[in-house]
Amino acid sequence: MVLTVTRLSVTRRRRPVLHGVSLALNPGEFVGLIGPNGAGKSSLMEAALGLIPFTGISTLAAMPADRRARHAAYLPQSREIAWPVSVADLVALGRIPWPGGGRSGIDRIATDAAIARMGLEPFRKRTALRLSGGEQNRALIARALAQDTPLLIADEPIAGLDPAQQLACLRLFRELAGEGRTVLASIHDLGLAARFCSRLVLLSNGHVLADGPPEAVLRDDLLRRAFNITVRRVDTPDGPAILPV
Ligand SMILES: Nc1ncnc2c1ncn2[C@@H]1O[C@H](COP(=O)(O)OP(=O)(O)OP(=O)(O)O)[C@@H](O)[C@H]1O
Repeated sequence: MVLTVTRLSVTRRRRPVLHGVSLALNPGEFVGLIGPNGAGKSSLMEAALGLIPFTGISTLAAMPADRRARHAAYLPQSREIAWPVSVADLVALGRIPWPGGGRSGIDRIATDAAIARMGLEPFRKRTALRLSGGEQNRALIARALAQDTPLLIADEPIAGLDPAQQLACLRLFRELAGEGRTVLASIHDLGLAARFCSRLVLLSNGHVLADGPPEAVLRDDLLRRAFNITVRRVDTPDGPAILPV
């Protein structure tokens, strides 16, 4: 298992927001975490990473910090870039957990590969703060790729990306899973989640309502219960389009 969380519970401001969630992620899975606003998706990811207090067990949070940083990369929901560093330096920060700390030959190769994979070569020298929001997002994904971890945890990675970039990002995550890595990403677009993820976990009010292949999770009754929506499905050659109505 790449990550196992067992009976994970989180309380925020004295309000329980996650209630005993258990989940095991395998190598090669692209798991989409879906659920309404406030369902607890970010809280689950943050607790699994050991970034916020929780009760229960997370195999990741239990690791010493240096091992954890070589096991899981994290793309947080707030895409803050704190300093005016170049894109190349920002991406190289992903190498800090590794022995060269960003300066070895291997670090440079990994950094260059991540920059190329995210199509950021034209921006290498540009101050990351002077990129558009979507470009900054891609630079932060590149930093996570440079970290070269078996697990990538991404909180709403396609938020704010244009349609082509959304597809590119999800294709990349599917490729990473194809290479044997594991990706856990929260996604609001149910159609894209259905098309690209190998498994979906539906969270509602801090509980796992469904966990399995997309077609088993995106059932009408479950979507009505979780989101209070009815959906219309259109099968396309690229997979289902799911339209909330
Ligand atoms: N820093 C915080 N302090 C207090 N309460 C918080 C904090 N962050 C989130 N919460 C609360 O915890 C609950 C779960 O929030 P969380 O961000 O995990 O949901 P989410 O499913 O990721 O939502 P979204 O889709 O809107 O990003 C919400 O009720 C939210 O108000």
